[in-house]
Amino acid sequence: MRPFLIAPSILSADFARLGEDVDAVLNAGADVVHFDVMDNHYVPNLTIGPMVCQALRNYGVTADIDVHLMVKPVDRIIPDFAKAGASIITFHPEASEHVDRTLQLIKESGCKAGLVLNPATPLHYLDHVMDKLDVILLMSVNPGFGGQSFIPSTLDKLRQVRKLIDDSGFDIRLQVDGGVKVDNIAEIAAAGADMFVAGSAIFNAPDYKTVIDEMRSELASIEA
Ligand SMILES: O=C(CO)[C@@H](O)[C@H](O)COP(=O)(O)O
Ligand SMILES: [Fe+2]
Repeated sequence: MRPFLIAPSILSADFARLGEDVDAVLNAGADVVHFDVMDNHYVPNLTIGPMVCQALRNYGVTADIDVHLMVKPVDRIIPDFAKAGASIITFHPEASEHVDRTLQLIKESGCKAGLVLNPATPLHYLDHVMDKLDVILLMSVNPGFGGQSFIPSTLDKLRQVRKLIDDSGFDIRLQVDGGVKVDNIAEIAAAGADMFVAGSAIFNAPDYKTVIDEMRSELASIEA
């Protein structure tokens, strides 16, 4: 398996000083910036859009920005995020009329593409698009808010998707998002995840580096 990636969700960052907070979490050892986009339509919350992504790039953020779109419709915002510096764009298949077309649109925009499956979304959405995916994101909470508890049935789903990926032979990251903490990250990794989104666990901690180091030492027991 490839090296584990830790992707702090900036949903739990301090929006009043976002650039500094993103710098701080990257300097503390995070790999990727997870950028949650909510539209108060597909999910009951409203967050940030392409202008904020561009602002982070202008501020000097060079790490990959992983844009998790919780919006409906999906397609019209994709070119804007690509222009604003997104590296990865993931979306929920229920929010797209034409999943294959949306994946193509993301790739044509120059970004990596991924599908996000909610806790109750079946795996069959992956059936005919594995060759177009760079990332599969399994939600381990219902989307819309940070700070929720990890839904345990995600572990079994992760094991199933890990097998699908390994059997496919494609180079696809398996990301998990929601309720990821120091005390469950090893179990989540053992179930097959290799990219971990964590918002409240990192940004609500007094010291980001301590939490990220603790997560990495938990993950080291799985990598070994
Ligand atoms: O996409 C989402 C929520 O919809 C996430 O990215 C959350 O922001 C994760 O937050 P924590 O559960 O880690 O606090
Ligand atoms: Fe997210």
